[in-house]
Amino acid sequence: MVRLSVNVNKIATLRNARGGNVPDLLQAVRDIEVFGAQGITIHPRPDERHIRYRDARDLKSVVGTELNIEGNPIPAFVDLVLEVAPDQVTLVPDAPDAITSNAGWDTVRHRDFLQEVIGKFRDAGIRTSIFVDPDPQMARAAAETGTDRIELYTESYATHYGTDPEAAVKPFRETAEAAASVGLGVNAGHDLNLDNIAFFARQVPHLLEVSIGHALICESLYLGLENVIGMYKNRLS
Ligand SMILES: CC(=O)[C@@H](O)[C@H](O)COP(=O)(O)O
Ligand SMILES: NCC(=O)COP(=O)(O)O
Repeated sequence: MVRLSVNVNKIATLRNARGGNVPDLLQAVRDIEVFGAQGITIHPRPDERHIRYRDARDLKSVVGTELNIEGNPIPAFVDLVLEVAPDQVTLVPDAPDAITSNAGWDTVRHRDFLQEVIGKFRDAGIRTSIFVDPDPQMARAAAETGTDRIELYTESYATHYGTDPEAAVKPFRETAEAAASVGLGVNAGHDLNLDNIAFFARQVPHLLEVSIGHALICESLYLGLENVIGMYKNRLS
C-alpha cells in the first residue's frame, strides 16, 4: 500500500492568521496520525509563512509515524534538518518568494551540489528524497547524487488529469520506471486530491509514498479531517 504523508502546512497557515495557537498544530498532528496518516510532512519556508522552524523542532517528539521535512537546502534549512533529524528530508528547488513549489531539480546541472548536501543528511542517518519533474533523464541522473528516493512533482498530472488522464499520467509512469531501474525509491506530491489520487496510484509503479496537503485540508473543510484521511487511505489501498 502507498503510504499517505499528510502535509500540515495549511493548518499552520490558519494558526498564524490570528497570531495565537488555534488551531493547535501539534494536537492536530497527533489527531491526524490517529485518523490513519502514515506520515507527516512539513515545509518550513524561509519566510516561515506557515510552518515555523520551531514547529519542526516541536514536531520531532510529537510525530509517531514518519516526519518528512521539505525545503530548499539553504544553510539554515540544512542546519534545522540536521538538528531535528527527521525520518526523511525532501529537497525542493523553489525560490524564497515562490507562492508554492513550482519546479523539480535539474539533477544533471546540480549533481555536485546535491551530492554534497545529500551526503550530509545520509551521514546523519536521514533518508533523502529530491523533488523532480516527470522526466526519466532527471530520475536516472538523480541516482548519481546519492539520494535514496525521488519525489515526482505532480502538478502537471493534476492540471491535465481532468482532460486526458492517460496522457497526464504517462510521463510519471515512465519516470517511476526509470527511477526504479537505477535503484531509487519513488514518492510523489503536489496538487494531488481525492479526485485524481486513485488513478495515479494505480497507474504509477513502484510508488512508496504520496504527500498531500493543500487539497486534503480544503476537502476537510467540507468533509471532515478524519473522514478525508480515511477516504485517501481507501483510494490508496
Ligand atoms: C514540495 C511541494 O510541492 C509541497 O510539499 C509544498 O510544500 C507545498 O508548499 P505550500 O504548502 O507552501 O504550497
Ligand atoms: N510534497 C508535496 C506535499 O507535501 C503537499 O503538496 P500539496 O498537496 O500541498 O500540493
